[in-house]
Amino acid sequence: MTSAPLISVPEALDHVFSLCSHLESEVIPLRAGLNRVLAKYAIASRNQPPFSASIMDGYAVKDSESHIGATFTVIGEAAAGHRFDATLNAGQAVRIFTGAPLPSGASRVLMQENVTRKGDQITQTAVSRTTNIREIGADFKAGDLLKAPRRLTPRDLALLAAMNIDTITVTRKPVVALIATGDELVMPGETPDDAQIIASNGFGLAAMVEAAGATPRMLPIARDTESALKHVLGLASDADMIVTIGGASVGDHDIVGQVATKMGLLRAFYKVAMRPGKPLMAGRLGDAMMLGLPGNPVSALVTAHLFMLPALNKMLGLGETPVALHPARLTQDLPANGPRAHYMRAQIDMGQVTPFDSQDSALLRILSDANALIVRPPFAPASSTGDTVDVILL
Ligand SMILES: Nc1nc2c(c(=O)[nH]1)N[C@H]1C(S)=C(S)[C@@H](COP(=O)(O)OP(=O)(O)OC[C@H]3O[C@@H](n4cnc5c(N)ncnc54)[C@H](O)[C@@H]3O)O[C@H]1N2
Ligand code: MOO
Repeated sequence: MTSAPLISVPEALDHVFSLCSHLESEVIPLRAGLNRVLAKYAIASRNQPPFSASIMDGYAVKDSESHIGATFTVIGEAAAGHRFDATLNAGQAVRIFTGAPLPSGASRVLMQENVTRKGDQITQTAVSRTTNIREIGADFKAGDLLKAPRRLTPRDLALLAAMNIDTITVTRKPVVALIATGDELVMPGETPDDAQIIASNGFGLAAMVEAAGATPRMLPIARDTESALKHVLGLASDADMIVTIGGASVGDHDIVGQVATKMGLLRAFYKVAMRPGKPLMAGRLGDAMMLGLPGNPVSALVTAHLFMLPALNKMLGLGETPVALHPARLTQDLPANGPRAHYMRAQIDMGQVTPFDSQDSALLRILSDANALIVRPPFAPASSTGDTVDVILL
């Protein structure tokens, strides 16, 4: 039997990028913006703060009159939300609170700890280094932008709210159909027979899709027959991406490739020089991009991390960016690598990375305990304790 040539991980990723494109945008309420990708810049319609404001509780005075021993007459009060409307004259002070607009004529705020007060008279006891005033527009000015594309964080949402923006334009969420395949699978909570296992991969993948800002659609498990698989693939017609799990290898029951091809799959590649994840497939099926992930749990989740997530990012408008690599120091020696890139499950702590002893691609417990993958390029020479290697953070 001839085996298909394996393509490299970067080549496979290039193919994946060419199979998908940036989706349309939609307008949503700001409140729904967490983790969405801004598609159009947002523009501030006001200055923040909108007036020069006190940054301390104390007394507003003229800066030129500030010195130890200076005395002032308190003529009124300014609090957050309540402006003191008159103008401050020589020798006068206005009681002021944090966030209140600075009265006109004032140019310094004395902290209340730096004065003594008797009736309406205050005497300054210390001079602070700064004027304790936040200038108008110090945070942002009318016309300032939050640029797109950008995945919105809780901090961004607070900034947009301060800009008085209540709706935002974001890329719509890609819809990802997830199809587990195999006669051996039952859903969590069901009662497996003595040859069955629980379909776990879809749960990890659905969570990854959601965390990426897309919408997972878990379709029914497809049994290992052409008609069952055709039926379930047919249910995915509205998806932007179809992700099958399992049935990707060379066994008699591995029918995903054949069935999808009969349904019109334009295959871009099959089999990648990587470990885990060799029997990975990608192409276009109808209007959707299709990724055929290997069934072994670690293989499915690692290939999704390396290929599905960057593809979703591209659909969301974030460009063609491979998963980020970070440097870390090995806590043990590693042997030379073979011809396939190896993504080793590992634990990283304070920049020190330790691979797990077992790298079996079926072991979910180890994947769950891992927080990093050590990336060993094809034919990497042996590495020693203390060497720097690339890692992917999980
Ligand atoms: N003769 C060869 N055999 C295999 C090769 C090969 O090159 N030649 N490759 C091996 C590699 S590497 C992998 S990875 C697996 C991938 O096989 P499939 O994609 O066809 O996956 P299945 O055979 O359907 O399943 C493999 C394994 O994973 C379990 N599985 C499947 N789906 C799920 C799911 N949704 N949740 C949990 N577990 C799942 C399945 O029961 C099997 O145990 O092929 C090797 N074989
Ligand atoms: O490539 Mo398979 O993913 O080793 O188990």
